[in-house]
Amino acid sequence: MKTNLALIGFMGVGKTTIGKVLAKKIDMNFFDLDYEIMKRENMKVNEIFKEKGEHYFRNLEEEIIKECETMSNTIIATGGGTILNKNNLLSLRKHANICLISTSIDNIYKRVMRRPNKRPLLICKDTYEKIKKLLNDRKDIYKNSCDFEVYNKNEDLDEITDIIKKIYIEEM
Ligand SMILES: Nc1ncnc2c1ncn2[C@@H]1O[C@H](COP(=O)(O)OP(=O)(O)O)[C@@H](O)[C@H]1O
Ligand SMILES: O=C(O)C1=C[C@@H](OP(=O)(O)O)[C@@H](O)[C@H](O)C1
Ligand SMILES: [Mg+2]
Repeated sequence: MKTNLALIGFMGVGKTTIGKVLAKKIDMNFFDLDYEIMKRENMKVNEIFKEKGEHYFRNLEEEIIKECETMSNTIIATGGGTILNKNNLLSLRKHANICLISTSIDNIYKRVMRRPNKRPLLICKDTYEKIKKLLNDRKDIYKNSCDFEVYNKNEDLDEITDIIKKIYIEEM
């Protein structure tokens, strides 16, 4: 039986923020992949990319995703690139229902620009265009990887977590 819930989706859609609130609401543990990587390396994600390279980061990501197979009753907030690696998706599928969080490009842009140096893949001259391109490359993979999708359009975290809770508890 699948006892975990994995949150997937593009950078800035709200996986980390929603995961934390939802876990409290439905009495589950919360595990954030990026946070775990930062803790282990004692470095921020952008520092790891810069000093050790994306390949190093992706290897760590895969290693930790494997470790998640022993978890239960946990909401796992993935990074936006996690499930692009087929091994990661197959691993998550063994023990977690998968919820895709999506929102508009404008919302993503607004949200990631609150912390413009946090996401190494979006540090460039034209972040809006980069989001558009990456999202276009990835959108089908996200859609094909999830059990259900929710749209995080507004500012009300209580509302969006209620929506996920309802689908997760009643339909999964
Ligand atoms: N429903 C929402 N309304 C307003 N801001 C939100 C909402 N969901 C997320 N955010 C904000 O968007 C930013 C990115 O959210 P985050 O949880 O880090 O996204 P992700 O983990 O998917 O990259 C944060 O500043 C967060 O507070
Ligand atoms: O989409 C991606 O490839 C990435 C998303 C980030 O996580 P968030 O989706 O939580 O921003 C983080 O893992 C890293 O910057 C790479
Ligand atoms: Mg996150």
